[in-house]
Amino acid sequence: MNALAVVVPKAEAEAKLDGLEAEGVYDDARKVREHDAERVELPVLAEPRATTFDALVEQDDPEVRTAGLDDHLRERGWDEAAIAAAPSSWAVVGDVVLVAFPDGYDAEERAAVGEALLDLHGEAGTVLAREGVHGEAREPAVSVVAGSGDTETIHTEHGTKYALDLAEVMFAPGNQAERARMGEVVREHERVLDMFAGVGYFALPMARAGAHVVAVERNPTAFRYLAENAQLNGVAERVECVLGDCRDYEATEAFDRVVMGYYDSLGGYGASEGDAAKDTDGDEGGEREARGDDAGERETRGDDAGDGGDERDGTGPRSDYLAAALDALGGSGTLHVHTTCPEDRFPERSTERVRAVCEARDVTVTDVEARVVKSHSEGVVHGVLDIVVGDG
Ligand SMILES: C[S@@+](CC[C@H](N)C(=O)[O-])C[C@H]1O[C@@H](n2cnc3c(N)ncnc32)[C@H](O)[C@@H]1O
Repeated sequence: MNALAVVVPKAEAEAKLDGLEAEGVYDDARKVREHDAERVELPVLAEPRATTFDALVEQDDPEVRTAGLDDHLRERGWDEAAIAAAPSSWAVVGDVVLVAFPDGYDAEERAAVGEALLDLHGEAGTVLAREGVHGEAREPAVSVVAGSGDTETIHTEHGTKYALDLAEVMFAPGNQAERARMGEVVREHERVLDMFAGVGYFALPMARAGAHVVAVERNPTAFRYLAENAQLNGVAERVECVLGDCRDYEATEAFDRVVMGYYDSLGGYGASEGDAAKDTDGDEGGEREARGDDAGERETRGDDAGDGGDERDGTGPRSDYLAAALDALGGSGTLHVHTTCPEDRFPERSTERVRAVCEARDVTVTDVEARVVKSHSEGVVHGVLDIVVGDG
């Protein structure tokens, strides 16, 4: 007989698996799978002698388990403790693997994990260690740990192609669903202003859906990729790329929708340099304080600091992005405002801020919908507010 499995209660599966491994009969080349609502099938090489089970079954269509990073590290002679301490998640962007290493990981360990990741993802050519994102230009700090070292790639997601250099511009893998959503919420022929366009994260799916997008980006490197990506996706005639500060952009016609894909646009939870490794997705730098109240936030915009305004009454330094967005809508339309916020205060705190600015400018908020994009760091979420103002 082959493809044997023992049926055990789900609640005991972990302990049973340890027992089977200790007996040397656990078959790790096959997947554990559900037997019924309460029980799972643990694959075995032979009938266990010491570990008890509900039933011994022969699987007709066993599922082969594909090797994981742990298998590749085991093959390299790593012990179980070292394997357990290895990174448990990473992102594949085009043919580059991005991975964050735990503190204290030395160069040799990084290189070994990097090589193992290249074995795991045969299509990848370079493994980069991510060390956060810095400054307003959102420049990533990365270092090559394995492979050719080529950091320029083309990443395809929901049919949208993003050419970019991961050593030069950021890409947040965790924002994938939100990038796709922007392509779904927009209607054909809508006029969209993307105030923080980057390489076209949101502008491209929206233009592919038929919208006309003005995409403003002030980092020249990101801007170069933005323009290239508009061509690459065949939407150059629907994307007007503008190099510069979005607050200086003067709309000649009102927009239907404005995207604000930058945390600091709402006085977020510290999209600033430093502490970057704490950010679970590495896209916006780390927060200064994982929790606590507003006092934990610090001014991060040197150019706007110290004008004496209060960000919550609509006159302060961080309200000007929102003010520019509201002006671009000309009194009615939809805003998509990204922000970071302690999870127990989201969306109330972020919504309050937007309402205060709208109120100060006599703009009517018709509807607010909030969603969490991802976890930003411990206790802090990256959220997005869809705000309808005026008659939409
Ligand atoms: C964090 S990235 C956007 C990330 C995106 N949300 C994603 O899905 O990955 C923000 C971009 O805004 C740009 N930026 C920051 N301040 C800006 C400003 N005042 N005007 C125009 N672009 C700006 C940065 O250079 C950067 O490319």
